[in-house]
Amino acid sequence: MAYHVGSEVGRLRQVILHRPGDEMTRLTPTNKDDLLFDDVLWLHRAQAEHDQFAHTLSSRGAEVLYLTELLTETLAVPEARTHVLDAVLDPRSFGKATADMLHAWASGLSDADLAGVLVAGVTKAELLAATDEKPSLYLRTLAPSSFLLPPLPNHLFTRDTSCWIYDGVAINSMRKPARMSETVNVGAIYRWHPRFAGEQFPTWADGAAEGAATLEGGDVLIIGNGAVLIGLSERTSAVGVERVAQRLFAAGAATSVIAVDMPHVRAQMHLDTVMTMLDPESFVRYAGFGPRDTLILRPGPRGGLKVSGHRASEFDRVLARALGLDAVRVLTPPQDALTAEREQWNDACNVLAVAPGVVVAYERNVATSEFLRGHGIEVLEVPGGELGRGRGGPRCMSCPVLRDPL
Ligand SMILES: NC(=[NH2+])NCCC[C@H](N)C(=O)O
Repeated sequence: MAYHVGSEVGRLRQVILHRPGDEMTRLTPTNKDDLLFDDVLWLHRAQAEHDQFAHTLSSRGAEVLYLTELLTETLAVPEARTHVLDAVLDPRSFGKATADMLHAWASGLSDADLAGVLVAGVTKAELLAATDEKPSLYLRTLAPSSFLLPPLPNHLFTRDTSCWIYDGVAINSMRKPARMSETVNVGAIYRWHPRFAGEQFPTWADGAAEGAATLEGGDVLIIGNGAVLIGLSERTSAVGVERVAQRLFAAGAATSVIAVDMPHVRAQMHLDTVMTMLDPESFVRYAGFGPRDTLILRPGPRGGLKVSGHRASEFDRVLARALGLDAVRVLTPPQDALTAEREQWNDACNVLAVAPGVVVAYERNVATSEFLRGHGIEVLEVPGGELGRGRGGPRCMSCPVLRDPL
């Protein structure tokens, strides 16, 4: 089966999700900010909410693939296991003595247990309880609850670490240290999991930390017609956009990349926190985001890039032209500024289309959903009281790998 995501709205057929697990029980008031969460969450309820989200997608015809299962099956491949352990147990982080000890312990774990550790992390106390070896000098200096491997609670947001763009995947270089190790897990899945290893597909980014070149999937909208819209945000850099554009153009996979200037603020960390697509010509957009300046990249001479700048006032025309339409429909709920800001914070604009005109949204964003329904959009509601504490909605929590063509 070939993987392909040619739009934001074609019927969703296959999607990678991550059901929250033990990594969430690592969040504390002290570490939550570094881990990019705004609160600690109640795991049991978060799982129930997530199960409802997954059920909503599968009831509409999407096959749900779980990251933990994919990772477990990937670790059964000896080469993958070695690669992942070498990447995360780098002696430069702990010194050789501790790295050797971690290595000896991790190598004895089952695939499922190792997958669990790679996502939930491990503390000094847990390591010492599981081995007879004497602690290294480094270990002796740490508090029992110090993380040797950090937890990765943001795996919940499978959208960001990798994203399919037309017939290839970008395995992303993440901007924030708290998310960088996610790329090791996800990169291994695409390289070694039997589901992907047998397939030929290009990679638009291959996960290596590449200095200034960062890209996160929440910034990438596959708007269709050979165009890709990418937020120049707190997370995605101009160099990251150039790199992905270069590769897309070289492969003939896209004909234009539109970079959108974004404010660098947490509430709008990715483009999909302020606008997402509803059908082939409609977007929902946050009132406080408004039209923005854009820079359009097109293939240039000798494999280079041509860049043209467009003022904010042309934003909607730029989108329409890229899509080959006379106009796009932008739905911005008429709300007072306070309601708009509160709903945006809780991901009102972060909807996930399961088919053209059918989107999944958090139930709490009553005003936005009412407004979308009034414009003929079918809104499938899911609870998000706990899930939303990580600042991500249905689109952030999904990595589509296959959508039907429009
Ligand atoms: N596509 C998105 N908007 N993802 C939201 C990611 C939220 C996550 N806590 C982070 O800060 O990275």
